[in-house]
Amino acid sequence: MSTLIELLESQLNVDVDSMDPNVAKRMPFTPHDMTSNQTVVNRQMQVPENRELFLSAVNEYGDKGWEAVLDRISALLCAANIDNIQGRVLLQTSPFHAYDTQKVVDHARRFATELERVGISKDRFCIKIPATGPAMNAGRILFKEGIRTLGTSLFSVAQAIASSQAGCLYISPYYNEFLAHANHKFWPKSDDPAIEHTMSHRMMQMLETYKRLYKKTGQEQPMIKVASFISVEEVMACGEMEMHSVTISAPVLADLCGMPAVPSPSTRIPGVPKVDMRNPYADARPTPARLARVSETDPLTANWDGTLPSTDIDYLADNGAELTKAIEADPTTKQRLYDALEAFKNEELISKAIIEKAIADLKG
Ligand SMILES: O=C(CO)[C@@H](O)[C@H](O)[C@H](O)[C@H](O)COP(=O)(O)O
Repeated sequence: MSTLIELLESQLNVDVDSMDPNVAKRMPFTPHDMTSNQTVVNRQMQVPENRELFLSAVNEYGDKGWEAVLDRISALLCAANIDNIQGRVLLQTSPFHAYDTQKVVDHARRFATELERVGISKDRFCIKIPATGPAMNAGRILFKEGIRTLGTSLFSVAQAIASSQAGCLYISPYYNEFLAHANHKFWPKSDDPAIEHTMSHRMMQMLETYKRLYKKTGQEQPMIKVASFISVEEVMACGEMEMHSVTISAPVLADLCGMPAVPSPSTRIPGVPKVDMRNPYADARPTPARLARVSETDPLTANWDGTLPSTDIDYLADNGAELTKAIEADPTTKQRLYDALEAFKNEELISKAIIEKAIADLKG
């Protein structure tokens, strides 16, 4: 074992948060999943190497409108990388549909059709849906159709419980809020994020809640795929926290691939070998002693009284009314979810403008 990325892969599943095939190919092992979002698709469809792919989608689907073209491009970008990963490709439904169950279902079905058209079957893809009340209801419908989902833009235990009730395969808590990437004033930078990062507390609460739910019901729970990293220390902390997977952007991956796996204060080595991902909750271990108290506090809730959301609440009933209520009552989640959706909307609008121009050029 020579680098931090290899050490990490022994503790959890490493994924790429990039559609660039070179990112996956540069890794010293085959990454598990490939995640994406509106930013990632927008960036990747514009690189010169994908000009032909882009124009072929415009030619073929231009008459159906920009959304159909974007879905087609997204599927083609997945097809271009499927052989470089061992798990699933993930596409995210439009942020504009976040509060409309039927629109999320329809978009996920369109993605499924496009992915199957390029030869990617249901066991090789997963659809990202935002963890809102209406979108989680879509998750439940899609689950019955064999389309697996990931609850994303997720910042709270209530959203995590709702994702379990929806039958999500994964959830993606964002370690850092969206704004922190561009403005480090929003980044709780730390050399020991597992203990000190403000989001670690909620992530440990999510994992412990799922472990309890598994014990109580015997039903598999969503696996936790942590996203939105800024530092190497945050990624390595997930190994110690026994998260199931991490999806890492190209720059942070490059750092991890270049760092030797030697103990240092900011990378708490060794962690523990990964659980059996075929049955992760049956194989779950107790919380490591050093982190035993992390879930007992929540710095993101002012004057938290120590009570976790009840797993007996039906968060999906009545169009997700209880989840909507829980998000409203939690200013951190409300703000971060809003910021993430707005950022993704912005990116989608950029893609829309580019595609519409290409359609007009073609007709012109
Ligand atoms: O949620 C997942 C994976 O499930 C991620 O793709 C997640 O969207 C991203 O890590 C964050 O949104 C940060 O994205 P970016 O600004 O680095 O493109």
